[in-house]
Amino acid sequence: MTKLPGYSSMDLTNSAVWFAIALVFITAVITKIARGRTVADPVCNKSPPPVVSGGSLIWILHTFLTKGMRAMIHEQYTQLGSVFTISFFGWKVTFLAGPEVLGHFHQGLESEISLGDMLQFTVPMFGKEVIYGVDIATRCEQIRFYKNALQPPKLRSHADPMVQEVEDYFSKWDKQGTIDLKWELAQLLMLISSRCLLGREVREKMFKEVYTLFHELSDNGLRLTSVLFPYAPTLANYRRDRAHAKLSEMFTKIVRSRKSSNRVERDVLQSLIDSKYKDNRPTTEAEVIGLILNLMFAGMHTSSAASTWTGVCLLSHERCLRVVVEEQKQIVQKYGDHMDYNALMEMDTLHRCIKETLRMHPPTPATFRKVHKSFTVRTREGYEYEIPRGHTVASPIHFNSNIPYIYKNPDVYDPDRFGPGREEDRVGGKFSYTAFSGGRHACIGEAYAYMQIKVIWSHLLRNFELKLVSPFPETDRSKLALEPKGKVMVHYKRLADA
Ligand code: HEM
Repeated sequence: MTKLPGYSSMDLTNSAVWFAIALVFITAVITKIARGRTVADPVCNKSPPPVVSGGSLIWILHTFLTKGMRAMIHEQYTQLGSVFTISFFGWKVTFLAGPEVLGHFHQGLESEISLGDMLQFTVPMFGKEVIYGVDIATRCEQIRFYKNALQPPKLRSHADPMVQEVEDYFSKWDKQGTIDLKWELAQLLMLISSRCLLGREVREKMFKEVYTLFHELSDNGLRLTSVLFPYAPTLANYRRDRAHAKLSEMFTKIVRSRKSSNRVERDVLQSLIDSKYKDNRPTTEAEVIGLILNLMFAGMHTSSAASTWTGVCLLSHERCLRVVVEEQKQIVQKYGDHMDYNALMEMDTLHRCIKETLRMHPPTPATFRKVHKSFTVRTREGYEYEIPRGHTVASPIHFNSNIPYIYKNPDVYDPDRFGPGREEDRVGGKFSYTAFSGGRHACIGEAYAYMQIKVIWSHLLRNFELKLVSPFPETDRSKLALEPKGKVMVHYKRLADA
């Protein structure tokens, strides 16, 4: 063997052995990584959904702008089936139409499918200490604080303050008159939430100031420029930040005053002050403030749209109105005139009317997620599609709530479809009814929302004769929560014995 200068044959043999060992080791590591990658994100072996792009986009956009999302999805669904992708300048949105294809959307792990950075624009609105400003684990704990604050035992304590606010509000109405229902209910809901969510201090001393600032925060924070460029030096961002700073200052004083005087209230603000993370760390002032503002934001526009639509639907369907008024008479016979939590829970007919209203007029027309790991969906017809990582996926709530193989005559207002013996949403399977979404991100305020709409409508139905005087409204699609367009004029007359 030829010796290389400076090396013995032993050196060479050793080097060769070490080289071989290293080679085997590196190969093993690379193979493992490659296998790991394959497991984490399998190579696509099913076809991706059909894609709409190019010239068709102009037609889609036209339908969307003139007829709304439901009509737009319906057209594509008829041509392409229940799963299809709209590709727009490289942005791919895959629509999942029908409960059969929504399982992973609602139940997938946050690491595989989540809201991603879609709501990052809310960080300067509510602060970097909460929800989309924090990591997933902290966010989950903060969502738990919300759940605790709005769960049935706590919900029970909100019934009385809600009833009081509603009674006070309508006691100021004349014997008869004509009002804009949308405006009236929006005012009333602000009063209810200031009392039940924000607390006595705001309700009694700073209601107007807080709401003016809250509107400034949300109106400016939701401008298209602020959503796209949340940190750009624009006037809207400046106003948003100024409103946030003033609200923070006001709520800091409230939180400190409660803590220093050991005063304990029964509102949601108190519940957030008292919340603790798993490691026993209490919530900070900034967290409490961010969480209460975020909650107000989640509940305000949706509740306002839902309660107005409920009125519009009831007042436009004579038979339903009669049945629901009859239910109120029976409840009064059992509980007397003062509605408490138990009485509200017994209003099944009213509950179904609200549910049917939200099926036909969901305030949130669609929900979206970002796909972090490819997944497969199987349609009702048996086609399988691989939804690639990187796609945005959408659950078109408004379309899904009107599918004729789940809801018989979907365009007919028929609250009995949710009644015993029919229960169309249950028969249709999980995720047939998603006005409040479902699975991991199901609305936390659902029970609270039903309760406040019942308190309002139970009072109106028991005390007034009401007539919708403006035509059945169109949907205002320019708003964050889909609400009736324009004024909703209602004539009221106080009942003789009210
Ligand atoms: C009729 C009224 C309401 C409707 C239709 C509604 C609808 C929804 C929907 C569809 C979502 C899910 C969004 C998604 O999946 O991306 C949601 C989430 C949420 N809602 Fe509501 N909502 C209503 C009232 C309320 C109220 C009154 C509150 C609070 C008091 C509230 C608090 C929340 C919160 C905190 C979330 C986020 C849940 C999470 O990310 O895990 N909502 N709501």
